[in-house]
Amino acid sequence: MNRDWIATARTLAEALPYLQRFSNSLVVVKFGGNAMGDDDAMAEFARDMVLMRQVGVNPVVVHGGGPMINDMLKKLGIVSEWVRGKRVTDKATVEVVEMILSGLVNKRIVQAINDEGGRAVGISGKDDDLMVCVADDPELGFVGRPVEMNVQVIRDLCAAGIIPVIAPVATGMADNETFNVNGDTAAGAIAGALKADRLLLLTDVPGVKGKDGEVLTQITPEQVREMIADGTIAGGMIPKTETALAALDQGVRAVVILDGRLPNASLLELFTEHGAGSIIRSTAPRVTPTHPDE
Ligand SMILES: Nc1ncnc2c1ncn2[C@@H]1O[C@H](COP(=O)(O)OP(=O)(O)O)[C@@H](O)[C@H]1O
Ligand SMILES: CC(=O)N[C@@H](CCC(=O)OP(=O)(O)O)C(=O)O
Repeated sequence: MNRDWIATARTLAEALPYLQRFSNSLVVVKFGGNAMGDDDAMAEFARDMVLMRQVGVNPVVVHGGGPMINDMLKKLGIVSEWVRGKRVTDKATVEVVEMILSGLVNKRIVQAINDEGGRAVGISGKDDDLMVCVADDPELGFVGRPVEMNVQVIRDLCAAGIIPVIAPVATGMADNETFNVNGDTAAGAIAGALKADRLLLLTDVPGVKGKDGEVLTQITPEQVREMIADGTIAGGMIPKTETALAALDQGVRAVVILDGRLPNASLLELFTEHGAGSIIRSTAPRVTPTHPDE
């Protein structure tokens, strides 16, 4: 018999403890614009989500789309500035952000999941008032900081066997306000409100790198704070790791920062002994082990 098939069967058998561990769990997956890649990579991501759902995990997808927003702004001749990893967003920009995230990117992911035999429904933070925001910082314009989360709609979709796909665009406290929310911030707020078992942040680096450029497989919140303070964590990794810490504070069990360009990145993390990327969790002992090496 072809040895590959034997290996495939063994891989499935070895996944049993992980499948059992994550059965009925809720996993929020942040799919960053840089991790999205071409149609084949998108189809592969979609297959991973459908497989997770098939084995009893409830995946909740929160996506970004920064590069796609950049492309459209460029076509329209609108120039963006960035402050501490967030896009300064004026009225014209927030309209483009909503069109690209809630329209183009959201529906591309929904379509990809449906094409793989799953059931996906795309919403934004506006739907059912999922994510209500205030202005994050006057300097940033219409950039939102989530202050009120109404996650029942996500629970309802999951209970119906549907994979929610969420664009990080939100409503404000006043009528007709629209806010652009950083994708990582939105994913963290949603995972926190759901007290998710895992928050996976799929990006375009293999994980959080230490001083010598090595990928750190396990990090504590204390280490993250030290690495931000001494500049080892910089740029876009700052909002990402700060989001991770906030999500842990709200009761998310562990946050993993991993390379979304890696084939089957989410499956590798959840269902194999190897895991993937950098896992951030507190050092406090847990009652029930939830990670391969716990
Ligand atoms: N210590 C670090 N480890 C890994 N990446 C880091 C670190 N410090 C800064 N970075 C930068 O953070 C980037 C990831 O953030 P970002 O580009 O915002 O991701 P995304 O677009 O997927 O949300 C990496 O590409 C890398 O350049
Ligand atoms: C406030 C802010 O910066 N919003 C982001 C929203 C999209 C995003 O976060 O996309 P990635 O995950 O692909 O980076 C933006 O305008 O680009």
